[in-house]
Amino acid sequence: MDATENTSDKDSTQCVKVAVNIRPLINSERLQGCKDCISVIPGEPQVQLGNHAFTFDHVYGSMGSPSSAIYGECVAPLVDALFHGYNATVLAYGQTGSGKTYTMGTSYSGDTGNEGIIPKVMESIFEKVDELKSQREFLIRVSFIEIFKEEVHDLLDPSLSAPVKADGFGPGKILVPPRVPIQIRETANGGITLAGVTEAEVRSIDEMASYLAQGSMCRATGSTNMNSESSRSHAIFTITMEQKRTVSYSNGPVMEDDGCDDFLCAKLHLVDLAGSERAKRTGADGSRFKEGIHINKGLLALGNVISALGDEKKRKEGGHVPYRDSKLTRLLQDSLGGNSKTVMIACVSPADTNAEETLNTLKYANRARNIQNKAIINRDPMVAQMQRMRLQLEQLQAELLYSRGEGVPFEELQVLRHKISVLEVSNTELQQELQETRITCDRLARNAIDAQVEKDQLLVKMESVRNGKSWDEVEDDTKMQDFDLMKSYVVKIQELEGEVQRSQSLMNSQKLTGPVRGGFMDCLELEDERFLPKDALDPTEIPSICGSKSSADSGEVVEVQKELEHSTIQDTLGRELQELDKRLEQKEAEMKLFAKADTTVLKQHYEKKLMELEHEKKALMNEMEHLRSELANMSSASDDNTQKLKEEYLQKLNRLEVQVMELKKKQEAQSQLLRQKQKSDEAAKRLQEEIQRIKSQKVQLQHKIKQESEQFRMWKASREKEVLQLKKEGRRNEYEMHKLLALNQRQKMVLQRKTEEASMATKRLKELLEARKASSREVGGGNGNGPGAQVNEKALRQAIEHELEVMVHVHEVRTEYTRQMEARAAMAKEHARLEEEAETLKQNLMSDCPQAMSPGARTSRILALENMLTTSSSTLVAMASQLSEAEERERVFGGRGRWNQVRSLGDAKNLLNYLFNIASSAR
Ligand SMILES: Nc1ncnc2c1ncn2[C@@H]1O[C@H](COP(=O)(O)OP(=O)(O)OP(=O)(O)O)[C@@H](O)[C@H]1O
Repeated sequence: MDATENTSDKDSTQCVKVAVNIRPLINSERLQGCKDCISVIPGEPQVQLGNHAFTFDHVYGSMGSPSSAIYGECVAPLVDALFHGYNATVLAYGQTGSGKTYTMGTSYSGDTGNEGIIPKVMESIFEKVDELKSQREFLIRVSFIEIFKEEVHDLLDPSLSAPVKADGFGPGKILVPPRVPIQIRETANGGITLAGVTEAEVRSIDEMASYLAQGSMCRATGSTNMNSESSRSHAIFTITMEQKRTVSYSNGPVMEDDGCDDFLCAKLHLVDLAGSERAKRTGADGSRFKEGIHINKGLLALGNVISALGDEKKRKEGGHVPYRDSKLTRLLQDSLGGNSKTVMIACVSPADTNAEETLNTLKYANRARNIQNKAIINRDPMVAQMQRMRLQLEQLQAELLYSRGEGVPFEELQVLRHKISVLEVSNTELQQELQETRITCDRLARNAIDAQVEKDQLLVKMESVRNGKSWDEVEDDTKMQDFDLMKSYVVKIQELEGEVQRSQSLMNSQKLTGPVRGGFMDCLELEDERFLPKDALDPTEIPSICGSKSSADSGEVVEVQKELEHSTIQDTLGRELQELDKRLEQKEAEMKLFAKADTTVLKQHYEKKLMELEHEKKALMNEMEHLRSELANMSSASDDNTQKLKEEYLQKLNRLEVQVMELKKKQEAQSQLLRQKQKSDEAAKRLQEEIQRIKSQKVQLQHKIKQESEQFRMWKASREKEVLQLKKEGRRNEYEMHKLLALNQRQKMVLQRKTEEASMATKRLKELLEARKASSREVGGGNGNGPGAQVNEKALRQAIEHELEVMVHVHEVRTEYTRQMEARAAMAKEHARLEEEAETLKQNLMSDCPQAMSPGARTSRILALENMLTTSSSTLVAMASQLSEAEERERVFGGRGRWNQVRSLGDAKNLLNYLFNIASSAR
């Protein structure tokens, strides 16, 4: 491959290369006594046929370069290109029996050696793969299809094991299962694919060869007068190669021709066309005749495509190329005028009997040289495709918005998109910050609770000390369990306060927003407002970013918006659920704490203590009462002893009063504790209720998430269905458009023709008028049907008569020519037979039965035979000269016989014009 092709994709426009392969005369042609009618200019890629000379890129055979050089000069560069990621095509074209299958090697059976291009391609591909496998990974696939009667068939279809004859029967008339035609599909970027064709992965040359042999066996062939093994279908053997770099540039060995791609995918098409044929010469009838019609139709379409692409003027004008006229041309669209490096091999027979067909083949081949292809390196198709589609989507979205008159031009949209992405980044950062702040807050809140508990504990201790307890007693009373209990109370109280606040704000917001927003969402939002970033994207705001709400009602925007909305809702709901789980866990942990504290035991303890205190108090009161009554009894007596006793009683009474006071205080403290206990019981109950409520919220939320997902799934499915429908419609519209375009093209052509005809008619009319004027001047002013018009008519009649005469003559000459050809073939056969007989006789005479005849008879027999041989030889010579005379006559009259050249309506028109011209010149 040359450097330009390797380094740049841009300047890769290349003409189709054309080589001519002239095969030697084959036995049947020799038997018919055919002569070589093509000559090759020595050292030049030029061929001459009669008066026609053509120059090609290469000429092989009949003294040009040897046919064995075709692979090295024409095909090897394409195999190299395949390894560089270029698509390539080798196309064998030509008349039936001209050697296409032989040249391509498509009748490969595995045991015929390496004749033909395809076996050589396989060999060199696997040699190269072996060389490169340390640096690249290869995936090679092959497919083999044929186009038979305008239907594409998979030759590697596993259900086709028996060889297929064109009449649908295998050898021995085994019925072959009906073959399902393959559908041609067009990809979004205009590429052509075959739906469901077998693409077999191959790892070795043997595997590839076995697929080639399998497909060759299944190909439709049949016998005709011109080729006993005539291919009745166009066959395409395709090698697809994907390669991936496995060695990096920095440390891997550098390849001599290394490109810079990590992934390449290219195809090599090897095409063996069915040959063009004339039913009269092939002797085709019945189904063979119908096949011939299909073959010629496909080749005619190919010829039209080559003409359209090869005509420089039309190409520059960007004229229509009728690729769609046949399956063959559709499949070869990329190879002719597309993304492929293409070599066309025009196969021709040198036999003079095929001169006319050979001339046609050479003409087409010459035209094909003007076809320009633009091959590009095929990089990762998926990535490239995705990139293209993404760009297309963005562009279409922007165009859609703009075309709806929403007034947001594409550039502005891009700016807005950029802004959104910047905002999203800052949003993520803020969310992270928020999370960190929340963690710090939680830690601080825990510290505050601890401090609060410690403060309360100290207060209790101080109170106890103030009530006359010693510090040790106070310390003993304050146990760790109390501390934990108090802490849980404080936490609980704070939470309850928080919940009350939230409930209040919920009520307030419901009053504010009313019933428009769903109660469920509100409830969730408000409960978790602190977890939602303030700047989170509100799905209902998206339309205002991309345009207006109404503009987002359809198309891609709606879809994007809906998906965003769905994911936002799902995120929010997910977060809600997580939060509920967290809270539930927390509440349950608290409940466990309550359970641990064994509240009933504690309550019983307090109540018992209260009772004891009450008893103690009562006992002390009784004692005091008793002392008082004794004191009253004593107050009447006034002796010293009584006085002393009285004082003792009074002291005792005072002590008892103090004790009673203390007991009262203790009782008060105990009853306070009991009240606190009751409060905490109530809190636990509330906690239990709260847990229940959270659980039911959770169930509700899960249900909602499920419902929302289901709704979204349904919406998505209907959307996809809609898109599919639209795509289908799009394809239909595109097809309609193509049809209309073709119709339009045809109408244009008709119009152009009509215009030409009209102008021609006007011109003729003018000429006639002038002639009439002139003749009327000549005759001194006679009427319009005068001698001038008669002269014109006469000239026209004469010209037509002349043409008819020529036609008849040409027909006679052609018939004579064909008859003489047949006679020549018969004579050649007879001559061969006589020679054989003479030889046998001579041998008999010499050895086997010398006594069978008398010497005289023997001599006269030999003389007679020699006479016959001489007569036969001279007849042959005479016939050869007659034949060349006939050929000459045919050439001469054929050249003059203009009707004979009429191939189309245009030709007929030209002839008519020619006749009119004769008529006017006769005037
Ligand atoms: N270069 C060649 N040297 C010798 N024989 C050849 C050569 N090319 C073709 N032939 C012989 O010519 C005959 C016809 O060839 P082949 O079947 O390849 O023609 P074809 O163009 O494929 O015909 P069709 O279009 O009918 O299938 C075969 O017998 C083949 O062996």
